Amino acid sequence: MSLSEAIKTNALQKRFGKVTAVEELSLYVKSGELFGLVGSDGAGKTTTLRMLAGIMDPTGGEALVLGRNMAQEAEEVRGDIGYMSQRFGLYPDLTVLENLRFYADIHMIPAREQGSRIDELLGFSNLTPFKERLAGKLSGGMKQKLGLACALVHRPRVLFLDEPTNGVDPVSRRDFWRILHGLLGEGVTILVATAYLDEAERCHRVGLMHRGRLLACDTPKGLKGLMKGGVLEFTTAEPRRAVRLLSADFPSGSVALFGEKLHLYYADDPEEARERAEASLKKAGLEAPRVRQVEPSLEDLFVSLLR
Ligand SMILES: Nc1ncnc2c1ncn2[C@@H]1O[C@H](COP(=O)(O)OP(=O)(O)OP(=O)(O)O)[C@@H](O)[C@H]1O
Repeated sequence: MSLSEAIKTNALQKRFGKVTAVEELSLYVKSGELFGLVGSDGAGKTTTLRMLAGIMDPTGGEALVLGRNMAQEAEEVRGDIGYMSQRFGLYPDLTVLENLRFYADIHMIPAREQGSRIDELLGFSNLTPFKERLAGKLSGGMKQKLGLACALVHRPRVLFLDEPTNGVDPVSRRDFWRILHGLLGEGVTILVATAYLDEAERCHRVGLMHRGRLLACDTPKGLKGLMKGGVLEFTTAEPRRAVRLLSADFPSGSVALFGEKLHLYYADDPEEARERAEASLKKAGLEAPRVRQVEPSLEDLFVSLLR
């Protein structure tokens, strides 16, 4: 493992009886990098993070953090790792400040250092005005920021975040990502699991996971370059009906709904795809759609890879 690789997995595997949660997973995260592990529910992200954080042993392969094999040497690097799990343990009947002090005590931060560290964490997470509020009375976005602040109390060099913005409103999500980018300035290496592909776009590199395996891994730009053909976006008055109609005429997985817009993935000839789609909609009596060629997003790539 090169020193510049803060995190590395080699053919990592986890089986629970007959269920394979993670299979042949090999990836690396460079020191100071923000890496997104993306996949839908059940893809194996949480299991991967647990093995990397040293709280679950693999059934095969290895998980290395700062050069240490987490199945055998987790204690050597425990103090360098921050881990925010999906149900991060905040105490709802303690205040924001008390939660931070609690985690500072667990990590044995000396009392004389706690004050300044906690002030710093309250400051960058914008929680200073709420420090006396009970954690249970915080908004969803604030709870997640407090969870992050608690995971950072001991100044970890490597941070694992498991779907930290799940169910959080878009403004708070943006705020949370602003904080993550700020941490990069301090040299922290971050591996974040997320089901949101727009968040993955903010990462330096992204691994797309599906059914325990890594389908692809690259920069967001590099990943989009993997897409064969391109994307036509259709705006119609009846998008759901249009999807049903086109799904019958085009290969499986070529059509997807993005909000109220329909995306059609073509392999080589956009004009042919467009004409065929328009004819099919017209035949069913749908008014003519507005069609434009769009740059593929990571979501487009993911949908088309799963095809
Ligand atoms: N302790 C366990 N015992 C049995 N099966 C498990 C266990 N933990 C996870 N699994 C299974 O392993 C697979 C991967 O789960 P995992 O939680 O790692 O996925 P995920 O990508 O994090 O999804 P989610 O966002 O839903 O947590 C799933 O099929 C899950 O049911």
